Amino acid sequence: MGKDNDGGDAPPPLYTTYQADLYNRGILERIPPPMTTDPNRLRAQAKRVMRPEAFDYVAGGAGEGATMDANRLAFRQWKIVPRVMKPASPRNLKVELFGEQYDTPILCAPAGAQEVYHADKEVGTARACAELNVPFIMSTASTSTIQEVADASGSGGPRWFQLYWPADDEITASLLQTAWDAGFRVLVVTLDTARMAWRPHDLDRTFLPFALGQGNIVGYRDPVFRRKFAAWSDGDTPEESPMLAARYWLSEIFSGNNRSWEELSLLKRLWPGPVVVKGIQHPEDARLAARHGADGIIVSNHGGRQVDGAIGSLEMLPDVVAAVEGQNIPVLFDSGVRTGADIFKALSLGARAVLVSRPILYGLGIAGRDGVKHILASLLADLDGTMLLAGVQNVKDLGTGNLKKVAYGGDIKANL
Ligand SMILES: Cc1cc2nc3c(=O)[nH]c(=O)nc-3n(C[C@H](O)[C@H](O)[C@H](O)COP(=O)(O)O)c2cc1C
Ligand SMILES: O=C(O)C(=O)c1ccccc1
Repeated sequence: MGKDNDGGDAPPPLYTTYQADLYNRGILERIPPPMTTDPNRLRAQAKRVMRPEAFDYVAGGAGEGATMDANRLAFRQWKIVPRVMKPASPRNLKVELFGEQYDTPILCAPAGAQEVYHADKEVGTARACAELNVPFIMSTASTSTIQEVADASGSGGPRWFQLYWPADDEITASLLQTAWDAGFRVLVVTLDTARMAWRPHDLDRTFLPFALGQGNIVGYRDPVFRRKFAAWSDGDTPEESPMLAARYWLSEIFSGNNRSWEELSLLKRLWPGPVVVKGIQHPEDARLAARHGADGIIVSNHGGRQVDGAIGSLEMLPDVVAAVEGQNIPVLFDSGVRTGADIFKALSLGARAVLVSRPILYGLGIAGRDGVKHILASLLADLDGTMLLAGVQNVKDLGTGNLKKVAYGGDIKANL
């Protein structure tokens, strides 16, 4: 669906009719929306239906949650200045990334351990993404295998692979080979998670998915990991010694700050496609990434799950965009995206596209694959309508001319 929304015989993309569909179903058939359409209610709805530790894992941030608040406040400080009497139909949401055309400017952020949130897990999320032609970024810490996700995405679903960079180069090479062979085309390497931050919500429950064996399967299926684990453990398989294997795998992927910018060249050598760095906030790091061959940058503070007390991610977006200007390095954005207006603002401040994360995970937790589809369609419908009402026809025309920064943030819906 949605391969070609310029006309012809292709059905219109789901998001262009979603608002009317919801009204029609409600009025004519008395069918309410599958779940809430209200960003302010989504989290509460997820809390009601998800297992408490699963909900807390998704909803929680580092420390006192100050960075999560900052992420939302950063959005509230920018206001959209609508225009009227400007032709803005039909909207064009298409973006180009690394020579590929994508129907819309959103991607599904990498998120590990999705089986914890719903039995549909990554394969369900990947299917929903494929239905809307939204790229699915598969986490190294997934609870579905690389091949299962590839099969779920099918031939049409664009898929990217997120790397938690193993300390061992042979394991790294093997994982990347498997992902490339399975049709993943863009590599996202996450640099802000040398280890998990101080996360009180999980510590208080002593909840860590890996320790329960969830989020390790990508490693456990890897032939080089299996060989090395067998050598280290006197011949065990991960299935025979799950606790030991989890410890070994975790020490590989969360091995502290043991990489340098020079080593980015290793990933460039191992990966035939574009390499994108995730977790950039400081403009100097953006310049270093560019100098060392990064093909793209994701401005992110990991949704406030890593450095507590950090600046709101959106605050740094313009500085990062300026730092790599003119170098043909697309800047993507995440951390705090909850509404169509948020997407509008991030794109206006220079992001080529945005990653959506917690709303998708709440959708997954509430209604599995259908919930993810609902979230994606809702966000895109909201963006489409915001553009219409603000007088912007093409996402390429979004710029600071549509925005104004104000001194007040308004009510912060903390932890939204
Ligand atoms: C439950 C959960 C799991 C996550 N797992 C990963 C992961 O495996 N790899 C990664 O790069 N980022 C991971 N992230 C971070 C997201 O990709 C994204 O940067 C962040 O959630 C954005 O913040 P927001 O959800 O508040 O918008 C995770 C986030 C959450 C909430
Ligand atoms: O919790 C996270 O933020 C995260 O990055 C992660 C990593 C591995 C498994 C699950 C989540």
